[in-house]
Formats: sequence, C-alpha cells, structure tokens
Amino acid sequence: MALGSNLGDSLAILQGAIAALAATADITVQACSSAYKTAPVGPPQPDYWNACALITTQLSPEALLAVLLKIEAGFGRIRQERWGPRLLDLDLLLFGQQIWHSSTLQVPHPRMNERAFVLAPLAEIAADWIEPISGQTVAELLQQVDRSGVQPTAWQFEIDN
Ligand SMILES: Nc1ncnc2c1ncn2[C@@H]1O[C@H](COP(=O)(O)OP(=O)(O)OP(=O)(O)O)[C@@H](O)[C@H]1O
Ligand SMILES: Nc1nc2c(c(=O)[nH]1)N=C(CO)CN2
Repeated sequence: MALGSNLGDSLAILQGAIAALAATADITVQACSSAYKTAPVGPPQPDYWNACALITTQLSPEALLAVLLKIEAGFGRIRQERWGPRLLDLDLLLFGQQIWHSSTLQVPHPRMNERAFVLAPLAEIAADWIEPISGQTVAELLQQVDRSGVQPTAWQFEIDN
C-alpha cells in the first residue's frame, strides 16, 4: 500500500499511520520503504512525503479499505478537493494478484502504473511483485515512468507490530 502526506508534520504522520496499521488486529506490517520527497502531481500544492508498506492481513480488500479510511480520518483527513493537499492518504495498491472493481474499491490502484511517487518506494520493498492487469513487475513499471520528481531519502520508518 501507498502512504502520502503533504500537510502538517508529514514524516511523523506517516510514522503514526504505520504504527496504527501495526496496531490493527489482523494486520501485520512486513516491510516499509524509506521516505521519498516527491513533487506534487496534480494541482499546485506542497511537496509530498511518500512511502509504501507491505502488509499481510486476514481482512478482505473492502475491510482493509475501511481500516485505511478510518486511519486517515483519525489523522484529521478532511476531504476538500480531489488530489488536493492532505494530512494523510492511504491507498491500496495491490492485493496479491487479485483484481477488484467495486464502486468504492479498485485494485490494482488504477493510477499506480503512472506514478513514480508510488512505484519508486514500492520497488524498494516489492520489486518483483506483478501488477496483474499489465502483467509487468513493479521494477519494469518503474523503468517506464519519469522519476525526476521523486527523491529518495535515508529516512527509515520504525515497524513494531
Ligand atoms: N485502491 C484504492 N485505495 C484507496 N482508496 C480507493 C481505492 N480504490 C478506490 N478507492 C476509493 O477512493 C476514494 C477517494 O480516495 P481519495 O480521495 O484519497 O483519492 P485520492 O487519493 O485523492 O486520489 P487517487 O485515488 O488518485 O490517489 C476512497 O474513499 C475509496 O473509496
Ligand atoms: N507527489 C505526489 N503527488 C500526489 C499524491 C502523492 O501522494 N504524491 N497523491 C495524490 C492524490 O492521491 C495526487 N498527487
């Protein structure tokens, strides 16, 4: 899954979101990318901090989405404009090789293949994962996008399940 924040103390918020996931029953955080500083895609807004986390869960994709939305709300996520700045954004990218299409949930995330701010951190922890619609690995997808707006950093997140 993808984490993003461009309001408030973003690194602390992302760390808090990881801790909230680890503290959720039925969710184990297996790995986390380092933090990436990324230029905003979409309306002019502050730079983002982005990361990706690899989790295992017993939850269904829909139940997992509900957890993500609850954690976002817990950090004061106020939905103003689409693609506008936010304290915390949690997106489900892949759920194994499953493909989901409902009114509230599309997996794989429909815009992940064009987003260097997603693919760069994701390739750090899941380079060999296959995106089931294109059949390509995360590493291959990353090769196909412009990474100029994505800056890796040495910032590591703590994981304590
Ligand atoms: N894979 C997914 N991960 C997270 N939310 C999803 C997913 N698929 C659909 N959604 C739906 O998207 C809704 C809007 O999410 P949000 O406003 O955060 O979009 P966004 O993050 O601004 O834009 P984008 O979807 O391009 O990242 C959520 O309430 C959720 O119901
Ligand atoms: N750099 C960057 N740009 C974005 C991001 C994000 O996480 N990082 N999220 C968006 C809406 O999901 C829109 N634009």
